[in-house]
Amino acid sequence: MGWSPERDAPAAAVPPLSVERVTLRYHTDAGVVTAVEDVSFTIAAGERLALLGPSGCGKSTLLRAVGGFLKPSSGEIRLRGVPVRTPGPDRMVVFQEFDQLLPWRTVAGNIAFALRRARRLGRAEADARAREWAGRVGLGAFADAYPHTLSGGMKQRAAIARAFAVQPDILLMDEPFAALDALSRRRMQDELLNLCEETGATCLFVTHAIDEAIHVGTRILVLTPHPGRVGAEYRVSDDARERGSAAFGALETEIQQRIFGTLASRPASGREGRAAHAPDAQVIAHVG
Ligand SMILES: Nc1ncnc2c1ncn2[C@@H]1O[C@H](COP(=O)(O)OP(=O)(O)OP(=O)(O)O)[C@@H](O)[C@H]1O
Repeated sequence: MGWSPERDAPAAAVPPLSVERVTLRYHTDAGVVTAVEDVSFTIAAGERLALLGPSGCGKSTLLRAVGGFLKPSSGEIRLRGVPVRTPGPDRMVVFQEFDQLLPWRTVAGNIAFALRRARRLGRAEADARAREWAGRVGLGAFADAYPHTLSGGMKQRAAIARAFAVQPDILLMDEPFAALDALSRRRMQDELLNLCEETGATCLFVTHAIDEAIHVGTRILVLTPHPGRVGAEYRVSDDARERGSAAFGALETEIQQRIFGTLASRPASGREGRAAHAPDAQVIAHVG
């Protein structure tokens, strides 16, 4: 038998996620809507790819397709080399909406339920791990609370704990903090970053906020306006991840310019007048 690159490649060389020339269309009564066109990217183990772009460019559609909720019109999405056909516990999704927990189960009950189904754990072990994860996201005292008694931020914490607890191949996050107030949002971004760094999780993170993409992502893929195509890709250095740093501001400006085509004035940040092109933005590709 001859050597086959796919069969004989070491497992580590197969990326957790590859999106290959994917086009996604909706068929509606009014006609066909092309949401995403000919998009390709891969995510390596431990990477956090932020999908960034204006409203309607197809970020959520792409995330839903990776989740297995939507079939590509053309192209292929592979998880560890295997084509995605259906949703599965190897991809845990955190949505923007606050109603994603099972309302009839407590915080620990929600996490334990996912663990029992996805990891086939017994009741006692699932419950112990669920309580541990509730504690890790600051909900230790609320492990026995029902979702309707929690704030929006607490519900998102519980959903994040549930997703991490299952240890999926990839975490899919669709603007999980978009409905939070600015302070909670910032705190949750920091907490998510810490969890990702502690666990080495691989993430695909959808956002329309440039600062969030830079703070949370290790790479950023900027999609063009409708239909979404890859417009540019950036690698985020550790320096740039630090809010308020020169590298952060430079990358933010670079991406703003890329998206809006002009420098936005930022009187509140005190960063106006910064160089138009960021020397340390580590641009991987400018397309189009
Ligand atoms: N169920 C659907 N049926 C028909 N068209 C849809 C459907 N969902 C999304 N679309 C269309 O697909 C395109 C991409 O939508 P999508 O929600 O993926 O964009 P997005 O970048 O996530 O936007 P936002 O940042 O506002 O959430 C839009 O033109 C939208 O109108």
